[in-house]
Amino acid sequence: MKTIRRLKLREINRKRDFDEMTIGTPVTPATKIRTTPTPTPSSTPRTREEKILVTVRIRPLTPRELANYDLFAWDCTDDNTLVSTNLNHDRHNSTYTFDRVFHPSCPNRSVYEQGARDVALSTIKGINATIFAYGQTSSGKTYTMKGIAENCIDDIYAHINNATTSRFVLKFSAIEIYNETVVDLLNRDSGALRLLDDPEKGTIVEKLTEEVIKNSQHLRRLIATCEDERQVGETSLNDRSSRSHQIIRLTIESNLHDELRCAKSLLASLSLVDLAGSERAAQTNAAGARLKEGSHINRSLLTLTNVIRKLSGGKKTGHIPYRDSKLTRILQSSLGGNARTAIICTVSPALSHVDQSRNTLAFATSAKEVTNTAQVNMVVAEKQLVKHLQKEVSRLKAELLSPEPSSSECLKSLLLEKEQKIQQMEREMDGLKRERDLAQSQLEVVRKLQDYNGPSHQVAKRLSFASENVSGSKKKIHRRGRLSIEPCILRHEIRKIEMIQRRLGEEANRTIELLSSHTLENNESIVRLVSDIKSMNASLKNDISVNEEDGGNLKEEIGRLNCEEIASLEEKLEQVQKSLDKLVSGEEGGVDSRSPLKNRKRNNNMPNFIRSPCLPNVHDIENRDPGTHNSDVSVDTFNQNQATPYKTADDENSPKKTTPKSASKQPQSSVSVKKIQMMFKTAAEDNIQSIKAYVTDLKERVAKLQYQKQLLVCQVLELEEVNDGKNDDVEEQSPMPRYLVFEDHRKQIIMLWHLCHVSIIHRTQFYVLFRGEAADDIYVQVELRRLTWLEQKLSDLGNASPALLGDEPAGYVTSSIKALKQEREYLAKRVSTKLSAEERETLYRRWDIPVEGGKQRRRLQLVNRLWTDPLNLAHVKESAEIVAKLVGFCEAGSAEMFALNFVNPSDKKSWIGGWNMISNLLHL
Ligand SMILES: Nc1ncnc2c1ncn2[C@@H]1O[C@H](COP(=O)(O)OP(=O)(O)OP(=O)(O)O)[C@@H](O)[C@H]1O
Repeated sequence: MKTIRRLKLREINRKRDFDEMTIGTPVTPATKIRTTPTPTPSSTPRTREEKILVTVRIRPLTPRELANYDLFAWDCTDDNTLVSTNLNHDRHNSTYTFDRVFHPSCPNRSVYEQGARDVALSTIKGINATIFAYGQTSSGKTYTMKGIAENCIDDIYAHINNATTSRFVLKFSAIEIYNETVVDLLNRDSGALRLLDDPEKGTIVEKLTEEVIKNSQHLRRLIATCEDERQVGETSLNDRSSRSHQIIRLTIESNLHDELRCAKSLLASLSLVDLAGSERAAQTNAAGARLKEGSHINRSLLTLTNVIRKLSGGKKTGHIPYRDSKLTRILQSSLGGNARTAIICTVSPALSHVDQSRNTLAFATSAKEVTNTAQVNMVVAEKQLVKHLQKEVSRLKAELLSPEPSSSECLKSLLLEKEQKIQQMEREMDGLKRERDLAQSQLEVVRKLQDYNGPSHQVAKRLSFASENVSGSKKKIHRRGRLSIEPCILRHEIRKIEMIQRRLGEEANRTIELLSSHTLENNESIVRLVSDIKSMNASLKNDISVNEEDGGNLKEEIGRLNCEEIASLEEKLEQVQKSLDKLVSGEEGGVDSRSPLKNRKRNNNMPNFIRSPCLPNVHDIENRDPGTHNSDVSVDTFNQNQATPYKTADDENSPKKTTPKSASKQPQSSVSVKKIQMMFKTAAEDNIQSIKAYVTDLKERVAKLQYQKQLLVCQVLELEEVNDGKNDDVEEQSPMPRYLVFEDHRKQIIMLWHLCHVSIIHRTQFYVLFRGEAADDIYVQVELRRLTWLEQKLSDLGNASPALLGDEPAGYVTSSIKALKQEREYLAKRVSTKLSAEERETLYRRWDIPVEGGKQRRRLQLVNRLWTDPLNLAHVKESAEIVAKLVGFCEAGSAEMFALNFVNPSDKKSWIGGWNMISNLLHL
């Protein structure tokens, strides 16, 4: 029982070992395929030792043996044990154990399954396999091997048909060793084949035919052919006795594709060996050829036995007589080498053959001690390998010379990604910087407010800026935490503006009266006017004291500012200004009928008398570069400048007053008269200029006041909204980065400018000046609120859009559009002087201004297109650049020119005329 258990364990272990065996260094079988064994780079070759599987099959008694009343000499006591039933042979070992013992009734299928299948199917896994039958003549070797081959074919093809990942190639070859001659059974005409020793492949048969098998039927036919071709002879023991050793070799190549896309194969061969049977001449009665055959058979079998015996003794390094026979040479790898081997020893049950059977069992006993070292044979086809290596070399060479496009693309995309990350971080940093600046500017503004209101004003000032939120596809703008100032500050502002308005109104009215009362027909009257204006200003109270007492609510307070008189004053001053212009330029009949100077007597000599070639017109003053424009031509300036009564003779030395060459040719008396005339003319000019500058300044102060009033209204309205809780929801909006807020507000402002027909000079100035700095926020806020309010007001009137204008549009829009038209005409005139011919042509081309129509028309066309597309930011930018160039703006202007209401309006800040046009729209 112990023996049986040991055999079973051995069988289990053998199976497990080969299931685990996957990789190894192959020894290529002897085939004509040129392959190169390649050790796999990723793993070490693994070799497992395994004993040869040895089974014994007892055939039934043949009819001949039965006829001779032969007896059974053996009994299969179990699957592994064979016991001799002949008690007369006690001196011999009567019990034999093998891996398996098949009793006489055991069919071929069982013999295959238990004695050969596992080994045979190793071939599919790349392991060489050999199955052979050994036994005396007529013991059933051929019968058994036929059964093995049949079943192998079925199993191998069943496996191939089920395989999905590999492609199999089967090749077939067959030899017989007859009288120590190797013959090709597929091509017997090739004669005796030589055996060659290949250092890698071992012993190979030269010029052996190898046929690729198409299918199982093909294989069966080939086997059948070989059977037919094999040397068979009749002996006394076997009618069809095999007189040769037959070796059928099935080479199975399974192609795989590894990760290098280099074709690799598992290559192994299955050798099915049907040996000729040992025989005793006495028994076979062989003579002649049969005797000779028997002699060769016995000799080769003897060598096989010797090899097995030696191998079974554990010797592998000593001399193993493989070369003593062709059979052992060819089977060398199967005997103690790189193969799995199964030997089925066939035994006749007849008592008459018991000695032969004992020899067979002795052989089997030795064989089961032989250890093989099977490996998985993985080969890479030489051509494919060379091709693959050549490709690799070329690729590496190319990579060395220049990076592959794919690598460069990869590098580029990485760089781009990094660049984008850097840009994003920069944007975030920018945002943070802006937030910081914003906080600083808020602090600064609050500080200014505190300074302005004085320490006694215990008021909390809160200043925050607009933000917006994008909700869904529709952009909804929320202004949150706008410039909210405490009511007491607003009240203070309103009352101060009220005082300034009163004082300014008085000054303007009295100035207009004075201008109306003076004829200005000579220099004397002009000087008198100047003097009167000066006295009038001196008599006016400059001290603006604000009543800080609590009054009514803010709406009532602001209502007091709604004074029609101040609005009409601005218009009156405009007329005065124009009249003065015409007086200076000497235009005939240019006095407006509504002008306060309409009662002035016309003096025909006046134009020639006071004409000045360098007199600036109103636009020159209004649109002068804010950095260089001296806008402080105010009451104070006027007061400081003495009116020029008469020029003295010393003035003749002034380099500015050069005498024309033609004058020297005049008689002396004439010269003196002309000189005196010139003196008067110059004096009159200066005085008129002073008056004009004063009126201009008055007008601007009125406009500024109007603007400040409007801002106050906005703030009061906003404060009311906050108090009413209308903005509560807005406060909950999450803040956006400030620079984004700025961009969005600027877009809104640009659109509102367009809708409200705001001066394009103002637009330009604002656009150029405020570029999103932290300090700009407050100005942007104010501008946005002012324009929003204005647009709302115009919308309410139904006149916000020119498309809605009827024949008699409301005055607001009409005057705005008219002012805008005048502004464009003014700018068109400057195109030829402020832009070079080249610049003009470039612009005409870019702005699609047709050549037809003449220069003047082209200039107007160009200007008419400026600031017309508020949604196109590139257009806006370019428009601003062109207008800035035309009017001579520079970025050095001060934001204070857009003075806010918490700056004392009486301060003499820079002020540009662009606001005048806006102020025309702000009639409260
Ligand atoms: N297990 C078996 N069951 C039935 N019949 C068998 C069995 N084994 C062998 N035979 C029969 O025994 C006879 C001899 O068998 P076989 O020719 O296979 O012997 P052999 O060992 O090949 O002989 P040789 O060495 O002379 O070629 C055949 O008629 C065969 O049909």
